[in-house]
Amino acid sequence: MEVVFLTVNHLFWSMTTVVVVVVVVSLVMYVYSILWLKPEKLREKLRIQGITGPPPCFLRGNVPEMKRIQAGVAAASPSAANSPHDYASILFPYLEQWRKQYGQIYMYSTGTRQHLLVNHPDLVKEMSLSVSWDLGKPLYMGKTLGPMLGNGILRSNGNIWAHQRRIIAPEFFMDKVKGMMDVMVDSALSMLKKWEDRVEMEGGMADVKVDQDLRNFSADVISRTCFGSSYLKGKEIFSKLRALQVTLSKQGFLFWGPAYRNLPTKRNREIRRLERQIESLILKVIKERKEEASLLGSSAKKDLLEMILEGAINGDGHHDTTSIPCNRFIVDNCKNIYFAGHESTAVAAAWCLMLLALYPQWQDRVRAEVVQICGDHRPLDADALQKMKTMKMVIQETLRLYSPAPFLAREVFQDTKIGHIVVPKGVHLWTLIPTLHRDPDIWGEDAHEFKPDRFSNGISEACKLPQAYVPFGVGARMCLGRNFAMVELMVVLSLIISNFSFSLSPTYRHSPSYRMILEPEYGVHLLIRKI
Ligand code: HEM
Repeated sequence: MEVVFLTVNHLFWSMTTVVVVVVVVSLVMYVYSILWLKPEKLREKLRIQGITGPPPCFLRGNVPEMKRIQAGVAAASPSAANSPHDYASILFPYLEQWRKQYGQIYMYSTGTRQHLLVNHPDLVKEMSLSVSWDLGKPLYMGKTLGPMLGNGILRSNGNIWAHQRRIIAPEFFMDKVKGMMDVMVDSALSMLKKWEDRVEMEGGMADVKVDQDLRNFSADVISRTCFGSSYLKGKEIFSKLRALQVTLSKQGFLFWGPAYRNLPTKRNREIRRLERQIESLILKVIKERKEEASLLGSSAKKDLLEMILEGAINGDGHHDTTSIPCNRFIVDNCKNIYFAGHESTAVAAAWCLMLLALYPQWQDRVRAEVVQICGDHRPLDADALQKMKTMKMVIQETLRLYSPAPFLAREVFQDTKIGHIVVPKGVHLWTLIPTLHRDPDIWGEDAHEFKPDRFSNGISEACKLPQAYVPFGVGARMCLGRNFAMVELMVVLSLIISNFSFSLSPTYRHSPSYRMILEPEYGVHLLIRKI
């Protein structure tokens, strides 16, 4: 009897041990497959097409090397860059180093994620012109940037994105934008009044940090033109969005993000708090709008907010609106437009002013042009803007050297052919715009210099391959606010330049920094005088 019991007992433990071993081995195999075999399979598919890149290590891919290269640059002097305008080799030095080593197309890895850097202009064009939904915005970034952008137009994909684009894009067609010019002029004049007062108070010349004023101006323009509101009314939304943008940028979102997004760390709690506050502020705007609409009936405002509200409720037959709760759809898209519609334009205006201060001969040329076109109290209207060729060249050159959005990013959802490369599902595609915009083979030996003249005969004459100029992206996901942004920039710059002369303040520190967009880390400080 005792022998039988011992045998059964032994059998039980043997079987348990086998089961435990099988479970542990399967788990290890599964983890190994996710962490190494799967990305390695993607790499192999690229390798056999002749694509190379830095060798990744287990678990963290090329992240340790990226951090090592970045630390090396941080320790070196800023003059290590090719020119004052060459920020890519300081902000993303690993991408630049690998480009020199492996060419214009190479792969690298950030742990389980496999990336392909595509900086060949023809391939960039093919990638961006693809209308297939097999290419979309990277999903993992959607998660990290979720508190800021949710599933709004900037980050969504497929049917939902198409529905959002159909609703939002027509609001920024040129005809509509022309009708918004009066608001732009009015908002700019309020900012100018503030500067005039300061110049007067400070004895004829003021040291002004222009960034926040430009942000307030562009926030006012987007609020009034798209949301029937004003900067002052939406002030809290903008300041909280800005706080969220800075906090998310600190923790990283581009190639690696926080490992513990859902843990209640101090920063995560702050992010959640800001997200909730922004949501309730936007819902308040919407509630007020609905109340206003019920009072006014058919004479209610027909602006972008109204289109988003209708789009959330009605759908359009292409998109199942029941799949995203109505308020989510509205809040996410409002957040996207508030952010996209004011940050990049304000930053572009700040870079323009910095460059015009640095190159006074261009400041004089633009001023002479504006005075000639708008002198004798002629109106600043669409016709006047059309004639401002020098101003347009300066803006184009600024967007070449300081593109507020330095990356184009896509994720491949199904194996896709781009040019001669079959890119396997799961790979993330990246284009580093500053590199493309400074390639001497495309732009000439003076590619690093500020020379607006290169655009005197248009983009196609400015460079060998016009598809290499992509400050607003290209293809189906091209910036839908580009007309709006160009008009807004021309309006605000022409009013500034015809009222003030300015130079760089000694307090200005040139330090481009990446916080979801490329911005001057310490702001742009100008010494401003009234003309
Ligand atoms: C100088 C100012 C601006 C620059 C440099 C800029 C640049 C860009 C870039 C590079 C993209 C991504 C394109 C791609 O992935 O291929 C984009 C997308 C977008 N931009 Fe802009 N933008 C500017 C101003 C604006 C303004 C004023 C608005 C107005 C609301 C706006 C709304 C959007 C939207 C909604 C998208 C997403 C389009 C989509 O995915 O379908 N942008 N922008």
